[in-house]
Amino acid sequence: MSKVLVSDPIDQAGIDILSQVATVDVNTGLKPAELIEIIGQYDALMIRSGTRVTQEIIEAGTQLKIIGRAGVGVDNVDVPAATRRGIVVVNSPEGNTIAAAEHALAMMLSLSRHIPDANASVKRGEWDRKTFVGAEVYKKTLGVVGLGKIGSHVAAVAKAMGMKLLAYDPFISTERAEQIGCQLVDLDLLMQQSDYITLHIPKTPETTHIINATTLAKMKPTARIINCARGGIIDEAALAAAIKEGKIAGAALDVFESEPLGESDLRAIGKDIILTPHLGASTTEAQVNVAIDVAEQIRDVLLGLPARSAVNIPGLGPDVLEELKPYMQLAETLGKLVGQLAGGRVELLTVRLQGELATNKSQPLVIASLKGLLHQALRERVNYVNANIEAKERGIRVIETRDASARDYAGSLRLEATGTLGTHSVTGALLGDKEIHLTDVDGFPINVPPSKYMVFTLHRDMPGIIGKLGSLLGSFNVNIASMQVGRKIVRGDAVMALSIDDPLPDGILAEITKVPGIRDAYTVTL
Ligand SMILES: NC(=O)c1ccc[n+]([C@@H]2O[C@H](COP(=O)([O-])OP(=O)(O)OC[C@H]3O[C@@H](n4cnc5c(N)ncnc54)[C@H](O)[C@@H]3O)[C@@H](O)[C@H]2O)c1
Ligand SMILES: O=C(O)CC[C@@H](O)C(=O)O
Repeated sequence: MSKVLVSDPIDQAGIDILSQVATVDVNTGLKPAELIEIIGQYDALMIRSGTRVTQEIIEAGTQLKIIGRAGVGVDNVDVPAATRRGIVVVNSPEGNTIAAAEHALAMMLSLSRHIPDANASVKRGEWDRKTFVGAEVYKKTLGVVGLGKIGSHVAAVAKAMGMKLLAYDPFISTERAEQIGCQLVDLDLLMQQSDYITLHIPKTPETTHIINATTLAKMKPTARIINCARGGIIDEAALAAAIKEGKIAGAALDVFESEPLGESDLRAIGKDIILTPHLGASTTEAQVNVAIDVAEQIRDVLLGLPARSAVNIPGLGPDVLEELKPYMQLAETLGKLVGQLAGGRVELLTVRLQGELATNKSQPLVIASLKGLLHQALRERVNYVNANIEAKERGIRVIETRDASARDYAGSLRLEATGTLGTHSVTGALLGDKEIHLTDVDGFPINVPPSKYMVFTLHRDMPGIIGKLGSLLGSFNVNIASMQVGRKIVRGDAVMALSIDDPLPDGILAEITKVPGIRDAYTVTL
């Protein structure tokens, strides 16, 4: 049975799902060294934001197949290191959207009305109504930085509260922003004109300290800023200084450059700052959503099924993947075949989607072709996650082409590999939507289902050659299961495809090429 380690607190609903297929160990609060020591026994790791999955941990996780992040941000996982090792990383892109958006809105209102400090003063026995005079958000301008899932929900609710909306997001269209009721502007204008600014962007090299002393200086002295996205997007030292110097009116932060928040100037600021300990996703509903979402994906991957929200393999819905699966098997088989025909080091792979297939997404088929192509060199180490990276690291260039006019089969796939030993091509199609057939090898039409062990020859089409090859193989006790010749003209060049029952014993390939008329011979294992 598989083993799953849950290293941060997750809802029981997730544990119940994992327990259907695996032994589940819940072991939270581990130090990095402790995690490194035990991770080698586990097939899957499920985390929230508390566990930092470094390259060292990934390398120690020799059995790991999947890392599941019960939440959105995967910035606590070294995704490139996982990808190189062929480990799927999945998250829950939507499970806590509403929770995080509502936390940002709660922060905005709490900040405007000084609710945390007013509450604390009443609890201390005071009745101070002067200190806590607030401001209304109605008719004020909210600047939303990042108009994705959370930013859009915040915008929709703020609009209903009568706020005017500006948004900065270089990756969305003006039309999309207008649909949500936002005017798309550049960051400078948003900083200058907003009364409230709320951040909903991922932490990337581009967004790290995107809010700094310079951008803060553009804000109105009455404006407030809210960060429920990621620590490090705001330069905390510059923010503390801006509030203390009265350059801005206040801030509310749920996330910090370093968590848990240690020594910080932010703590010393009174009622103009609200700090919460990364609570954006901490609602009962969100925790059930993300736990189920991620546990289901871990269960599926451990059962050999695709994950629906993998961050390091093509994002295809389960229905699309289901439809493409037979073609992915075709692509992988053709990749294995063309790689072995090409031999040596392949430098260029051309993937051509033909007929009906030409309208399909090519990326999964390219990845499956590369997985097949690299199988000879990497065996089980190559998978859908790392095939692209492994190919890039080996300097294999990939060209994708489409030919919707190809009509021989409803849909077919042609792979051409060029390497240090020459160029070879293979084409295949699905018969009856499922059965893989090779339909062309090196430009010669054939129609054979691939088998585990095969021999291909390039020869001159002439009387007696098939018999001679048959006797030669027979003399070495090789049993031929099927044989077919593909030729373009009678007595011209031809290709022979033989399925054999066992691997071709060593040394026989050289004997085959000695048969008069046979120019080249290849043995492949699929
Ligand atoms: N506090 C919490 O507990 C909590 C909970 C959930 C999510 N989050 C965080 O909230 C953030 C947003 O999550 P989401 O689900 O809305 O993500 P999302 O991917 O749906 O939206 C992110 C948006 O940011 C935009 N963006 C990316 N780079 C940008 C840049 N340089 N400048 C401006 N915009 C940029 C993208 O175009 C996208 O529209 C993430 O950082 C996530 O980790 C925090
Ligand atoms: O695990 C958490 O509670 C935080 C999750 C949140 O930061 C996320 O990115 O989804």
